[in-house]
Amino acid sequence: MVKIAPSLLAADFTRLAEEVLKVEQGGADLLHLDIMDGHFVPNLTFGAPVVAALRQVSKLPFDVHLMITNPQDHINAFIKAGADLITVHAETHPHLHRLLQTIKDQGVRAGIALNPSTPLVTIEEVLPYVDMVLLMSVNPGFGGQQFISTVLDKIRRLRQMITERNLPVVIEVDGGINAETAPAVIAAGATILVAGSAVYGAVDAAQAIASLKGLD
Ligand SMILES: O=C(CO)[C@H](O)[C@H](O)COP(=O)(O)O
Ligand SMILES: [Fe+2]
Repeated sequence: MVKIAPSLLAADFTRLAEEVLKVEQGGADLLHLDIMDGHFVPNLTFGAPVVAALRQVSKLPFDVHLMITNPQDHINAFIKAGADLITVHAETHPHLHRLLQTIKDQGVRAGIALNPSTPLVTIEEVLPYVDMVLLMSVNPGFGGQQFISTVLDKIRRLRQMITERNLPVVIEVDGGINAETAPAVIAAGATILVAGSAVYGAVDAAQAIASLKGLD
């Protein structure tokens, strides 16, 4: 069964706690938290204090997507804030193995993310050390963008790499996921779908989550 991770980026920022509880009660499996630094991506969002505050109100696993340069300087703050899964971008660090180990040594699951234009070969050597690969299906930085359909083939190739090597790695896809794009993403081999606007932009978040899971 596919898991849905609503992205808080599309929530009403004046009512964050309520917005988290809305998706938690609506059947979300994880909460996706987009951390942007205005450097790796051309936008700024929020940091560890906001994650720590939301940790007080939610039991959902926190899926922290770090879109920041120098992720090594901030990992501990997000672990302390209550992250269950921390994903770093392969494009941000020359020593990915060390970075992933820093996360895992502290008992937190580690993910690695790739921009749409970054080839899968970049992560071939670290695949045994990750719990999740996040394939971006938009250029990171903003919600509400259009799904880049060539990522479907990338998902299929990644699924094949994981299967051939018999690794316990899950595939998450992030960007432009909605009821129209989700079925092809699932068919290609993704098991976690991030959805910002499709969930928070819907009149009924629970119904939107069910629809992404193909349950409606
Ligand atoms: O990482 C992200 C952007 O960089 C977001 O998670 C993503 O864009 C979700 O928003 P939407 O579902 O509206 O595309
Ligand atoms: Fe994200």
